[in-house]
Amino acid sequence: MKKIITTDKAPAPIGPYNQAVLSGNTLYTSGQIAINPETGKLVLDSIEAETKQVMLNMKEVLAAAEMTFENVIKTSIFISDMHNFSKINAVYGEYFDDATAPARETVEVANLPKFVNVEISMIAVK
Ligand SMILES: CC(=[NH2+])C(=O)[O-]
Repeated sequence: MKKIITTDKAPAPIGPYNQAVLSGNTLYTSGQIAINPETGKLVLDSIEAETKQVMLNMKEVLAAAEMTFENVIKTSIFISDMHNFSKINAVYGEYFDDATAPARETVEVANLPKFVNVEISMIAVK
């Protein structure tokens, strides 16, 4: 059984997908980009601000499934410029304890939706 997870505290999908899908105890989130759900506008002031908005959005998606970052076992980070790796890590790292941080990959890609600089998806388990 799959359960669709939605919340208006995170941006609405910008395509034919849901914010997250729960299958059993496992939550698969869609990639979040830095859309502020209150304004509907992209937060692109800096890579740090952009990454923070992505993580805030993800926090709300997890909360909609009654989870937190502590439930996350795997993340995928897609970035437009590997030169931003350290700055993204600095913000991302605020949300996880190093000792229990999820598995992860970080991949530079040619383009991302709405030409943002970072998109993150997660897998979490209850
Ligand atoms: C932003 C996003 N998750 C998508 O697939 O376009």
